[in-house]
Amino acid sequence: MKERITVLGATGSIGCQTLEVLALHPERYEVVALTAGHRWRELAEQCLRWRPRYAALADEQATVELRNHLKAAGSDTEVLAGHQGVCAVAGLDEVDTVVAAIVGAAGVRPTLAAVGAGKKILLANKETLVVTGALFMDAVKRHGATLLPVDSEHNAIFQCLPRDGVDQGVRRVLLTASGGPFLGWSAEQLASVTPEQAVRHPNWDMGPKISVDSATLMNKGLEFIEACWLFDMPPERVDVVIHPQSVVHSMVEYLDGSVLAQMGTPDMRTPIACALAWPQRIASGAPSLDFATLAELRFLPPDEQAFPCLALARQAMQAGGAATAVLNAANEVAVAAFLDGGLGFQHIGSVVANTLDALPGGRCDDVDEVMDLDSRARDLARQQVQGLGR
Ligand SMILES: NC(=O)C1=CN([C@@H]2O[C@H](COP(=O)(O)OP(=O)(O)OC[C@H]3O[C@@H](n4cnc5c(N)ncnc54)[C@H](OP(=O)(O)O)[C@@H]3O)[C@@H](O)[C@H]2O)C=CC1
Ligand SMILES: CC(=O)[C@@H](O)[C@H](O)COP(=O)(O)O
Ligand SMILES: [Mn+2]
Repeated sequence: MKERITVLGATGSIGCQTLEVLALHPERYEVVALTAGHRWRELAEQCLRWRPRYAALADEQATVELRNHLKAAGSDTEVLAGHQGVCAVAGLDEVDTVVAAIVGAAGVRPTLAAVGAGKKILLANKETLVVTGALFMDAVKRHGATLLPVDSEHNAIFQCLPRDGVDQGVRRVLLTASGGPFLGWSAEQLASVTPEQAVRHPNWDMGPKISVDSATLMNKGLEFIEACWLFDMPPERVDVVIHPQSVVHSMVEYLDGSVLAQMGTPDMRTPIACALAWPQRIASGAPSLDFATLAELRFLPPDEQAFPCLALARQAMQAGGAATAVLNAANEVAVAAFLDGGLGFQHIGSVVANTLDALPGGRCDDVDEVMDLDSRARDLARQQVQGLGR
C-alpha cells in the first residue's frame, strides 16, 4: 500500500520541492491533501496535476476562487475553507504522513493537529517548535506521533546521532550557518541593506521570510532553539559555526573527540527525501557532491555584534517559558515590516530585543495561552516598528 501524504504549505519552496521528490516515486507515495495560504492559482495548478482528494486554503475568499476554478476544470478535489480547513486536512484518518511546511506561527495549529492525530510528521516549520517548545514535544509523545526533521541542519544532526538516543557519548551538536548574504559586513554597512539584497541567499533558494532570517542570523537562532527541543539538548551543548559553503549541513561531536558530519550539495530535496523514506533511502533528484571542484570548506565563528539576533534567541531559550514565542512573534512582525519597506534591516534585532524586554514570556500551560501571548507580542512589536521605521 502507498504511503498517503498531506503537504501543508504545498505552494512554498519546501512544499514544491517535496512534490518534486514525490514525483520521482509514484509507486511509493500518494498525495491525499494539499494546502496553501492564499495563492489559489498555484494550488489549483497543483490540484490538477496531483488530483488530491482534499485541498485547503487559509484565506476564505481565495477558497471560493479555488472551488470555482476546480469545478470548471472538472476536478473532484474537495476544497476545505480557512484555517479550520487546513487543520482538518492535517489530521485526516486517510493520511499517514504530514509534511509541515507552512511558514511562521501560522503553522502551529495545523502541525499540532497532525501531532494530535498521531501522524508521521516531517517538520520544516521550525517556528512551531520555537513557539510551542515543551508543549509540542509533550504532545508528540502523548499522541505517539513520529517526528522527523526536514530543516537541513537538524536532518543532518539526526543522521549523525546514534540511532538509540543522544546519551550515547554525545558531547555537543554543531549547527552550521552559511552567514547569509552579508557575511563579513559591518553594522554600518548593514544599515543600507534592501529587501532585494536580503532575500538573495548565497546557497539556498528559499521563501522570503526564512531568507531574511538567514541574513540576520535569526534563522540560526530559531534553529538553535529547534535543536534544543528536537534532540533534548541543553543550550550549552549546542554550538553554531559559520560555514559559508553550506556543504557540511551540521555535525555531532562525541566524547572521544570524533566529529560526525553530514555533507551534500545545498539542496533541500536531500533532507526531504531522507525524512520521507527514513530509515530507507530513496533518490531525491539532488546532484552528487563533486569533491574535485570543491575549492575549500571554511569554518569561522559568528559575528554576534553585527548580527545580534543569534544571541537574542539564545537568551530567550535560557530565559525559558514562552520567551521564545515572544522572540518569534516579534521577529515575524519585524521581518514582514522590513520586506514591506517599513523597517530598516538593522532595526529587526532592536524590535525583537525591545519586545522581549517589554514582554518576557513566562509560563504558558497550553497552546491557547501561547497564541494569546503571540498576539500580544505582535501588538508590541508593531508599536516598535512604528517608532523605529527605516
Ligand atoms: N525553504 C527552505 O529551503 C527551508 C524552509 N524551512 C522552513 O520551512 C517553512 C516553509 O518555508 P518556505 O517553504 O521557504 O516558505 P514559503 O514562503 O516559500 O512557503 C510558505 C507556505 O506556507 C503557506 N502559508 C503562508 N501563510 C499561511 C497561513 N497563514 N496559513 C496557511 N498556509 C500559509 C504559503 O501559502 P501561499 O503560497 O498561499 O502564500 C506557502 O505554501 C518555514 O518554517 C521555513 O523556516 C526550513 C528549512 C529550509
Ligand atoms: C536550507 C536550510 O535548512 C536553511 O535553514 C538554511 O540553513 C539557511 O541558511 P543559513 O545557514 O544561512 O541560515
Ligand atoms: Mn536550516
